[in-house]
Amino acid sequence: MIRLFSSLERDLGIDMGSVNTHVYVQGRGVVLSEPSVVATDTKQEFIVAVGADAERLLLRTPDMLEELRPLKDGFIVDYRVMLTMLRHFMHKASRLVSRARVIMAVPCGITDVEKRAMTDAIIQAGAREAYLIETPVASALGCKLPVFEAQGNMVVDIGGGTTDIGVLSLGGKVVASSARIGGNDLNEAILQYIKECFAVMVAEETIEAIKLELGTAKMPEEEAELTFTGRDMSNGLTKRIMVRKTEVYQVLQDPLKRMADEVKRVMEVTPPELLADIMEHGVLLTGAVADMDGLADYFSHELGVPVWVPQQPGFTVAVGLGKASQEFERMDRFIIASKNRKGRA
Ligand SMILES: Nc1ncnc2c1ncn2[C@@H]1O[C@H](COP(=O)(O)OP(=O)(O)OP(=O)(O)O)[C@@H](O)[C@H]1O
Repeated sequence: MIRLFSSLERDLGIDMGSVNTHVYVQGRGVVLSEPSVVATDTKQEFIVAVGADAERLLLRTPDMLEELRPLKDGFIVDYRVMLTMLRHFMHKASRLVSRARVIMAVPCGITDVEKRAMTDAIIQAGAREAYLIETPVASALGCKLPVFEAQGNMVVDIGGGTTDIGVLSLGGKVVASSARIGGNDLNEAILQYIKECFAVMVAEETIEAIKLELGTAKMPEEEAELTFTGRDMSNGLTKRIMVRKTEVYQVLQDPLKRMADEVKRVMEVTPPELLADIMEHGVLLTGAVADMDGLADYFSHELGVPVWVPQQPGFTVAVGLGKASQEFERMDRFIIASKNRKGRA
């Protein structure tokens, strides 16, 4: 039997972050969520695996492979590897790539060169048309904020490498900013603390586990702890260490404060009438980091406005890209770059 594809399934929304990539297919939802990682041979000549497969291989045979992350802090650091990863994800998510209209979310304020590289990559990966919108726009659409109305909407998206902040109204961006701080900086703060306090080296996965298990933005009411193994920096032997939730809470205060300061800076330059709307309706907090215990209350306290986090905040951007393709006719002012196979649109 011949399967007829819905014309809807042509539209792809791609949220390609420095840590994770999500692909939304119109009519099917988020069909792919994988780490933004590529495994190569040790000479970096051949790509061995991409995404979840690469992560699995890198965990099992780390000495035989090289781990490459083609995006850093939301920006392309290796075009060739990024293109291979993008092509892989697009073709895994859809059988209609050659007819696809792709909408991709990018950090606020990327340069013209970066926009050009990203739209070129989407077309080179096989799509028919490529459009870029900024991450906070996709987040807002994903949570059905009234961005086309005369109301101020504020969105903060905290990913692995970037915090993207946007104030949106009347189908356009009023203020936006992208700061190179995110979940990776929380890991870095924990790593430094463990090195300084216990003089041990620990694996990245251990740091991530400490953050996910003990990470909190509010003073813990009950103590919790995690025991793990590290390598003693003085003699190279393995050493058991225990870290407490209250310690992790203290360590995370500095990077969290830096994130909140970035949001404050944007609020300071937001027109007062839009700020009044934001005070009334609150700030939307998305990105996977928004799942951290107590983060909404922390930001609310620091900023003096209500802050809310949707269900599964790490998927909001991808869902919003799906909304963007449904609302395509109204997206004019939100589209910051586009290209089709004949050239730039
Ligand atoms: N419950 C949680 N608490 C704290 N951090 C979390 C939690 N869940 C995921 N994270 C962190 O979220 C980050 C990944 O977020 P996300 O997938 O939104 O980033 P990304 O879109 O790939 O990055 P970017 O947008 O900066 O390029 C990682 O640093 C991860 O450790």
